[in-house]
Amino acid sequence: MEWAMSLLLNHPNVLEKARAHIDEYIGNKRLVQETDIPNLPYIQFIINETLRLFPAAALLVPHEPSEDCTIGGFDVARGTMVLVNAWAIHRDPMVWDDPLSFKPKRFEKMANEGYRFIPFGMGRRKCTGSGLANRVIWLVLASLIQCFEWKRVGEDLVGMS
Ligand code: HEM
Repeated sequence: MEWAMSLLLNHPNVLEKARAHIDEYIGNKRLVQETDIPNLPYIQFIINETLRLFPAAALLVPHEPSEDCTIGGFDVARGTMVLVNAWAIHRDPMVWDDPLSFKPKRFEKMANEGYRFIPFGMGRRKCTGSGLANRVIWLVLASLIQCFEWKRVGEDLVGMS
């Protein structure tokens, strides 16, 4: 969550757009709620873009093949520890346009993220809590945007290290 807020503070235009969407769709008579999620996709794009640049589990969790296999041309023996570097995949210029920039809008055109956006892993052992996690993050982030005015204290960007 703090990554998303920091990125928003460093990209006030994105924050402004998110606020405008909330103002337009919900206004200020009631709080954002779970049923608003499908109607405000831009908030989800911000969450995705944050998880792309700063995946919570940069190397996912260690896996091991139950049989000898070949991955990307490499022979991998059964039982070998395999780490998937989601951090590197999420920032790979071969699969992302302008990968280091924070551009939530890029998710607008992504119908199928394929294998390049994997903050929750993929396949049979994918995070079982991804739906819950996304909803909770969505509600917290949307509430923070709806209820408060946010800006940096000075000109300096919020550090992301
Ligand atoms: C932003 C929040 C979260 C992130 C980024 C995250 C990420 C991940 C990742 C990367 C894995 C490993 C996938 C793999 O094997 O490659 C995982 C597994 C798992 N996560 Fe999450 N997770 C989050 C929240 C949650 C929540 C809220 C729950 C439960 C309520 C949860 C439950 C699990 C479980 C049970 C597994 C193991 C699945 C399996 O091995 O079959 N996670 N998560």
